[in-house]
Amino acid sequence: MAALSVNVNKIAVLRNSRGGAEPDVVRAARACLDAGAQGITVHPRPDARHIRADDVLALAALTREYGVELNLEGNPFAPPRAGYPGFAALCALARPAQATLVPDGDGQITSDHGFDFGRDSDALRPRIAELKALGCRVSLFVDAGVEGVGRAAEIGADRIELYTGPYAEAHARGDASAALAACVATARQAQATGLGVNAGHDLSQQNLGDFAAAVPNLLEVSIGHALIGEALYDGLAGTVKTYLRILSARPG
Ligand SMILES: CC(=O)[C@@H](O)[C@H](O)COP(=O)(O)O
Ligand SMILES: NCC(=O)COP(=O)(O)O
Repeated sequence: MAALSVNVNKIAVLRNSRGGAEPDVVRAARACLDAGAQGITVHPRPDARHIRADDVLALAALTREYGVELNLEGNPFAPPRAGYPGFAALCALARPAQATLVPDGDGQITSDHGFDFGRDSDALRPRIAELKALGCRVSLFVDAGVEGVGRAAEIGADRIELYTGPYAEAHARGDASAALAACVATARQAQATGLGVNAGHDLSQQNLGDFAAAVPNLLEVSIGHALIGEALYDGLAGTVKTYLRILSARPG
């Protein structure tokens, strides 16, 4: 069975919208781990729009307490700025079990593509070595169908993470077979060179089962956006009832 690493970025989106401490990212992560999730993922953005450096350190302590993995995602080429020390510096402070490198630009609303090995390999090699020297397993975010995925192994990576956004979109349209076949083919090519295979982006209760059934030896899925949204639906009715109980116990 693939491990589930819950991405808690969206808890921080909600917290930051009011500027206070609630909802509490660490409490939410603890609830995920208490429910059996095998890891926690965060993708702190240099603009600190959700997860901040202090959250990363708190989640590193939590995952150590539970004996599970922290998967830290980020662009190794993004320069440091106020509140964001840079990806390698953050890894040096937090020592995540896994560092997932993602080639996101600052302006992106979310991750939407993987590395291009023809263009990025030489620049990635020393960044990967630096992270491995810190004790991190290194995974590279890739598009299904990427040319030369075996280059990831040659430059020192341990795993790839398949970008599943296009698969999720195709699944929602009801025609996922080509997108799924591309994921399977890239997973097999990666595995043939000794790489492990993770996956993530827009995976959900609707599309995860088909994906996990088709992709061989899938090691980990990281899921955030859909899971946190679904948790709202699953939890809203009970929460409204709790408020009504409070009000009915104190009739005005
Ligand atoms: C790499 C990846 O697919 C996820 O980390 C995704 O980018 C989540 O980031 P946001 O929560 O900022 O959209
Ligand atoms: N690596 C993917 C991830 O962490 C979560 O992506 P999403 O489920 O928020 O789209």
